[in-house]
Amino acid sequence: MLRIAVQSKGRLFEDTMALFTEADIKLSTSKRTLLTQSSNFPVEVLFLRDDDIPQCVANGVADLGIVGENEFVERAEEAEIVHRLGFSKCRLSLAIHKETEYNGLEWFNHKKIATSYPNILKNFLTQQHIEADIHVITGSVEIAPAIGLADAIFDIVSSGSTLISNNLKEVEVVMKSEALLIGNKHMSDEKKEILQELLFRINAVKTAEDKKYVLMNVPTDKVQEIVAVLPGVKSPTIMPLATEGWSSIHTVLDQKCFWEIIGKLKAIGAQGILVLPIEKMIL
Ligand SMILES: Nc1ncnc2c1ncn2[C@@H]1O[C@H](COP(=O)(O)OP(=O)(O)OP(=O)(O)O)[C@@H](O)[C@H]1O
Ligand SMILES: O=P(O)(O)OC[C@H]1O[C@H](OP(=O)(O)OP(=O)(O)O)[C@H](O)[C@@H]1O
Ligand SMILES: [Mg+2]
Repeated sequence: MLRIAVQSKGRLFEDTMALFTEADIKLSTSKRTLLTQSSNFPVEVLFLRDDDIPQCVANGVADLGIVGENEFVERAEEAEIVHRLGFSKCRLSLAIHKETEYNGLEWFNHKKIATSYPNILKNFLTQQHIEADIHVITGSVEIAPAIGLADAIFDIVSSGSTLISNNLKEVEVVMKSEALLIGNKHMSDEKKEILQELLFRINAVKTAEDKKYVLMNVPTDKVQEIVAVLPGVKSPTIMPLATEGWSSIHTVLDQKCFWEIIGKLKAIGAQGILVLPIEKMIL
């Protein structure tokens, strides 16, 4: 049985649980239990504060953990990155009052910076040869300059709206972050085998995420022209329709080039185009 440490509440919780559901790993989270076993896959989930996840994985209390890269780098615990999960994307940035003139990193010399990520900030400032005073606070970092606690902040930014509502502007992006699946470095072979099965499922879900299954009817004499614009996984499926002179084409399209290709298909003469979500995809 693999034990996975997951944030008990907060931003990572929802996306992590959605990932388990999509991978068909059933978990009961109805009661506020701290440890819950899956009924159909050999894993159990340990619910923790995200700050404690890297350490739990490093010391083997959990075999795996799902945590933000920012938290993982900050804690510098001995665990390894098994997979980048691509959700909870954000960045760690330096920000100052919106009306303050900024002319480069030098500005931070001898300033006071409030943050919940002192280690990442300390390393960055040392690398850049900046000497600043780091003031650690665990939350509501963006309010620090307004209440006179610091001259600047170093915190998580995503849309930037928290900065704006606190009259701050982002001046340096120090690191990008996303959710990571991290693992203990000394997992047994049996556990590694379960991990492979888990990764197989995660990959099937992730591969399908930005793909669509597309069906359309086309005049049979246009099939070759249509096939030429389709970048499917392999070659598309082509079947005759009951109506003479018409065929049905089935293929998989990338979300990214979807609208562009649909436009071309319509121009060539495709009709009745159906677009369906794909739940899982095994290449
Ligand atoms: N606005 C955001 N957009 C995208 N990802 C975010 C955002 N804020 C945080 N994250 C990511 O989600 C992780 C968890 O964030 P969350 O706010 O739930 O935790 P937290 O602030 O550490 O919780 P707590 O306040 O209980 O300590 C962060 O470490 C970061 O990786
Ligand atoms: O750039 P934005 O989209 O505004 O996101 C950034 C904010 O999101 C996070 O806070 P969260 O909303 O999780 O609240 P918290 O401070 O209670 O953790 C983070 O600590 C920032 O304050
Ligand atoms: Mg937060």
